[in-house]
Amino acid sequence: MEQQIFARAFAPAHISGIFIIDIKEEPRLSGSMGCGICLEDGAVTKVRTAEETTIKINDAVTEAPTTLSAISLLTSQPVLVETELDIPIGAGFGASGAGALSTALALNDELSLALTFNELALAAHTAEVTNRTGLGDVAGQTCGGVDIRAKAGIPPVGIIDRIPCRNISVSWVSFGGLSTKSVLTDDLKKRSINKAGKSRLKELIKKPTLTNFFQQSCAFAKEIELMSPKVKDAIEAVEAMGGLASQAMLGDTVFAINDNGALLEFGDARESRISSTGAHLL
Ligand SMILES: Nc1ncnc2c1ncn2[C@@H]1O[C@H](COP(=O)(O)OP(=O)(O)O)[C@@H](O)[C@H]1O
Ligand SMILES: CC(C)(COP(=O)(O)O)[C@@H](O)C(=O)O
Repeated sequence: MEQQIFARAFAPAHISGIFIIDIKEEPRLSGSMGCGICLEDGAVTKVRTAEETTIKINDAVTEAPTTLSAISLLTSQPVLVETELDIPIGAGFGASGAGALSTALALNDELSLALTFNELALAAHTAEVTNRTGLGDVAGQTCGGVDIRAKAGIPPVGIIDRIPCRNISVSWVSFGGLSTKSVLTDDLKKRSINKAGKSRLKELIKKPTLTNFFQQSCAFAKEIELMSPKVKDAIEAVEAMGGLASQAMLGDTVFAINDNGALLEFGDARESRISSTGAHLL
């Protein structure tokens, strides 16, 4: 067998359907409650020791402040980090969380840090919360599947459950990004997100099925009024074809199941299966 020369790790993309912002002074105690779907598409990261710390995303040297913060929390040794992303950045797929979490796992392996999975996830989560690039993505990405985050944070602080489901295909079209930072720092938006999020999450927990996940997520997306006309039209088109759809939080992106080709007329429609595993070493 050929010897692997780099430590490599995978973290799934995470699309949030509903979220409730819970920011406290300590990043460890902060995050979001809500629900989301992990995809087999996501981030694959290679880490190796180097003369100086460099992060490359899809072959381009990138600042990647979230990944950089996660590295600083774990080591002072310089490393070369190479992340391949097959999802867009800033469009509601938790790319920053996937990048940071896959880096933390690969770094632990490459440098023999001997940290546990939750300790590594906490470093990625802390980096996300501190940089305001996400709140609940890393928690969701630790477990895979369709997550329900009943308490914010990484276990044992956070509480995560899952809606059991098969690894069916999720289709999506992205029209662009939505800045997570600007939404998380807008107090008026925050109040409306949390009001809608609490009641929709409660309804989902009463009936935790994939169908209800989409129904409650779509009602949440309409209530918080961050939906562009294109996303609204695309959701209606999917529903007219018998499928289920909602807006990926936080992006100008629609995601769907059983869209029966409805998304094709809205642009570059792509597909990925639901990931039945969370982040792991490769
Ligand atoms: N490893 C990374 N991969 C992708 N984006 C990253 C990474 N580290 C930091 N970022 C930054 O995070 C921001 C995207 O975060 P956000 O708006 O929450 O979108 P996403 O849904 O993709 O996480 C971008 O400004 C990007 O530069
Ligand atoms: C919705 C969001 C706050 C941001 O998600 P993204 O834009 O994908 O980073 C997410 O982290 C969550 O807590 O559910």
